[in-house]
Amino acid sequence: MLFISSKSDKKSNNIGMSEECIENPERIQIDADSIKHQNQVNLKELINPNKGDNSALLILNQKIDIPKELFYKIWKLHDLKICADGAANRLYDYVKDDESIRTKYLPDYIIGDLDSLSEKVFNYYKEKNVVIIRQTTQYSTDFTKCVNLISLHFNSPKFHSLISNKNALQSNHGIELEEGIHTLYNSMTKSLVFSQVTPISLLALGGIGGRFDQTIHSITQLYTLSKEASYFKLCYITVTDLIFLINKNGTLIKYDPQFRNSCIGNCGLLPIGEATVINETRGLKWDVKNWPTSVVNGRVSSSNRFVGKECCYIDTKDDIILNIEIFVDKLINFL
Ligand SMILES: Nc1ncnc2c1ncn2[C@@H]1O[C@H](COP(=O)(O)OP(=O)(O)OP(=O)(O)O)[C@@H](O)[C@H]1O
Ligand SMILES: Cc1ncc(C[n+]2csc(CCO)c2C)c(N)n1
Repeated sequence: MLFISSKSDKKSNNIGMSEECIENPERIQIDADSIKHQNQVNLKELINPNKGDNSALLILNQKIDIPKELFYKIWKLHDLKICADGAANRLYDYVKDDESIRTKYLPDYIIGDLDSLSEKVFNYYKEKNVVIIRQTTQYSTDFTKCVNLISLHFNSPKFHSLISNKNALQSNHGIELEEGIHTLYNSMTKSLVFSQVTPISLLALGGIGGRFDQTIHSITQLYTLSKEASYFKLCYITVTDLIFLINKNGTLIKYDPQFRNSCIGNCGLLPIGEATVINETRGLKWDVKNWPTSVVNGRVSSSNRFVGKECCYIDTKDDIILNIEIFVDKLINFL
């Protein structure tokens, strides 16, 4: 019997390599053991962090729109919860069912210039002893203030001794008002050996969609953290997507087949930061080799999907952004 498994398209491209695109059947077996990969990502761990990691849920200032059951589960799965400024208003409004629920979902920190935090919400969380840190600088976003704070929380004894001084409560927890968090962070990083830092799984909610400059800023953070604080594993969750960075030189993406079948839809390999070449993919519906990709040239692998039964492999010349469609109503059954 003749069995045709794939359509294929081969041509020479302008980097002098023979590029290839093949169309795979809906499910194919990928032999993970035979692939030499530098990096590995387990899809479920983007939401349900590996117990060996430190973990943080970062809430940004947009209406929280994921289902309540999922939000509460994600909250429980993360060690640390941080609200960026006005995000505390969003949390306060979201957990409005009754007061006992609201007191159960107190963030560990609220930080920002505090221009968007309402007085009512400020007073509420202050009374509940949430650590609220004001940082007035207009040369960094509330997002980066949060990220520096998260790193200090997990890695700096000096930071902890500062904020545990109850006498300093009235004076911004002993943190210099303008950019104290950045100063502390910069001095900590001088002595931090990155390879010895426990990874931090950072799930961010609310950074994508809404205002476009904020969304692009969120994307810049994927690149910045990958370069400057690679112990962070940052992923954005929205009501439709997971969005994270795939490191260059080969990443194996693993998932449980049932999880893939129920919770995952399309995906896009997005060269947002720079044009690059997809050296090879294995386990996508449309697998490519030596495939130049560029936003400027209008050549992006969008509306693709995972067909590897348990994994797929992506090898790019430079870091690239991956979005994966998720079905939020189904996710809860797998966490
Ligand atoms: N519309 C939006 N879309 C995406 N992300 C947002 C949006 N609005 C706010 N954020 C995120 O939430 C964080 C806190 O937002 P907030 O509105 O309190 O501060 P801001 O003063 O507008 O932002 P920043 O001070 O960070 O520039 C921002 O730093 C940003 O990361
Ligand atoms: C070149 C340049 N562009 C924009 C801003 C403004 N800005 C950047 S982050 C931030 C904080 C927002 O709360 C503000 C106002 C700047 N400082 N420098």
